[in-house]
Amino acid sequence: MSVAPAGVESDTISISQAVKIYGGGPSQFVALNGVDVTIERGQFVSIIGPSGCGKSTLLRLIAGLEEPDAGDVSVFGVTPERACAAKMIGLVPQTPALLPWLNVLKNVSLPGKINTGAERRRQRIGGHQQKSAPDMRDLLEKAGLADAAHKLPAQLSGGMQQRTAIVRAFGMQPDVLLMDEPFSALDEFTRESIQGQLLDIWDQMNTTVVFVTHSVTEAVRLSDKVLVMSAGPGRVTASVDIDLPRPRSEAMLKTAEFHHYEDVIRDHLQSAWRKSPAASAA
Ligand SMILES: Nc1ncnc2c1ncn2[C@@H]1O[C@H](COP(=O)(O)OP(=O)(O)OP(=O)(O)O)[C@@H](O)[C@H]1O
Repeated sequence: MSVAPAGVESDTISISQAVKIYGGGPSQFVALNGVDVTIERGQFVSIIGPSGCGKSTLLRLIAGLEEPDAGDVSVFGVTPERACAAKMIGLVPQTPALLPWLNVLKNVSLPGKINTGAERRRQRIGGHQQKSAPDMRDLLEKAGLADAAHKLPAQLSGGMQQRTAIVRAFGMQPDVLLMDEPFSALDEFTRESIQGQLLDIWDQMNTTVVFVTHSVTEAVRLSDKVLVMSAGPGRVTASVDIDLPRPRSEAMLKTAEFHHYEDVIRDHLQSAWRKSPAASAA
């Protein structure tokens, strides 16, 4: 795998000609083929595409949870495995996975307290800038959780639990945060409000975010760039830069410029869907 030598700064996550194959023999399944992606440091990038096109697989390659069968993956100049060991990579899953016996403030503060060795490992990697620990109470306030700091997870709604998980992930100050459909279980209004809070925190923390979603509106509102994938095998078929001003309020969702970007992504999605095995079966 060709990555930048130790000590050499790279300001991109780069995936080059990645192939991922599951299984072998007649049941072999090519999940990704020839995937090229470049994500600049600090960008908010969403991945959207039909079910089964390989969005989560792509996230797992960046996270170092899977290795590509061919091609290269580099996270700011190092392998995903090294980035993972140095705690450069954070993950927000679909379900929040909070510790039920700890209150909200303790849930979000704990990882920073037990991962003290990670900062030393990060410093050994070129280009990593030392950051001072964020004020977790301030992040909780930005997420609308100031009054919930002393509540246990069981006393929170699903949306509040997911916001807690997001604060916890940003609080660990990863170089890149991978978010796999974190709002899929939430109703539309809760979702819109959490998107705004996520953007406020992202704006403060300057974290690179790679965000998987099925929602066109969500992708347009959050992102600097939207990658559209198609299935059979999974590949990136379009990359759309979202040139809308920030901050992106809920009022912006009703503007003509916003609808224009939604239409562009929907057109790409439709052509991606027509190329997918699901379309041939329909
Ligand atoms: N461990 C595995 N073994 C075999 N096949 C797998 C494995 N993981 C994923 N796949 C297959 O690879 C393809 C891509 O899966 P992936 O979960 O990445 O898709 P996705 O785009 O995230 O789907 P969804 O939108 O439904 O969550 C799917 O067809 C899936 O069945």
